[in-house]
Amino acid sequence: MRIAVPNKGRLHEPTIDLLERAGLHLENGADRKLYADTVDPDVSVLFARAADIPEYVADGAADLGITGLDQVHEARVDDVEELLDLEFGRCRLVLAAPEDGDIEGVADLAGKTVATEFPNVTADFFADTGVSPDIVEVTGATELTPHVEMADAIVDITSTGTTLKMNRLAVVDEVLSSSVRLFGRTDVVDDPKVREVRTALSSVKQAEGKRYLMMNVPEDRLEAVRDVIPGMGGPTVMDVANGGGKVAVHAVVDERDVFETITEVKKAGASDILVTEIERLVE
Ligand SMILES: Nc1ncnc2c1ncn2[C@@H]1O[C@H](COP(=O)(O)OP(=O)(O)OP(=O)(O)O)[C@@H](O)[C@H]1O
Ligand SMILES: O=P(O)(O)OC[C@H]1O[C@H](OP(=O)(O)OP(=O)(O)O)[C@H](O)[C@@H]1O
Ligand SMILES: [Mg+2]
Repeated sequence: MRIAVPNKGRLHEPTIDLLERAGLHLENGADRKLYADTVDPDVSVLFARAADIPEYVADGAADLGITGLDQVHEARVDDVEELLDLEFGRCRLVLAAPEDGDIEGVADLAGKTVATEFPNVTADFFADTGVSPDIVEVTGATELTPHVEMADAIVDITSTGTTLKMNRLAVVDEVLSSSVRLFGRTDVVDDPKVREVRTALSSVKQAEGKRYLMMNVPEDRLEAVRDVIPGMGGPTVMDVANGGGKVAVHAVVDERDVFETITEVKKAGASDILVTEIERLVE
């Protein structure tokens, strides 16, 4: 089973990092190579440009792909299915025009020109509006085109908004909200290995923002402690060898609740409280 992942650009590192955290450690040095093996002899990795990954999956060069939803839409591939939102590479594809110009809505683009690296997504967007401007494909620096009279507006990626602002462009409309997805060819999505990979990646996402709390609690304070522990399916309670009337209580808690929970369980009688990170969480 082969997974296509971005070979460079901003999605490369977080994707490799996610695979590693999911236990799919890459072997035999990934640098400048097209393929890498993983610790799982049945799983290999193919490095490709973020924009080419959907096509690689659809064509069968890889079974699974990891890339932005914007790229999946742009590639217009059939027979691929989204398996997981990996929640990084968050950005928006927006229609933007010069701040001080007269384009204030989609209707103002009738008979005008729109420059973009995403001609298919842009065409699909306008098809739904009944307005059909000329679409000019560029391969970068899209934000420049309205200032050199190549285009009246652009469809481009924005996240912090800095690039648009720097180029005196304002958002006219949102075209697509994107983040990185795991997707697979429809004919392999039920394959046990594919499910295994999906579960491994999902377990990393599940663990993000969660902490593992361990503490000792006098048996007669157990109910009071139980009452103040929020989160997943209640705490696990274990006997402590020679515990002198104490039990060990373990619980998974949202990171943002940890501070308050520690205060509360201490008040309720807990001691020896440990907080650790969780690598993976398989539900
Ligand atoms: N500013 C951004 N913030 C968040 N995500 C982004 C941003 N720019 C791009 N992305 C996401 O990353 C994907 C790939 O973009 P990136 O710029 O890394 O690749 P590239 O343009 O192919 O590479 P390069 O810019 O190095 O040639 C995009 O399709 C989008 O999903
Ligand atoms: O809203 P912002 O945070 O400013 O991000 C938006 C910019 O990020 C991307 O460019 P990138 O840095 O990938 O450069 P590229 O054009 O070379 O791909 C995108 O094409 C925008 O230009
Ligand atoms: Mg880029």
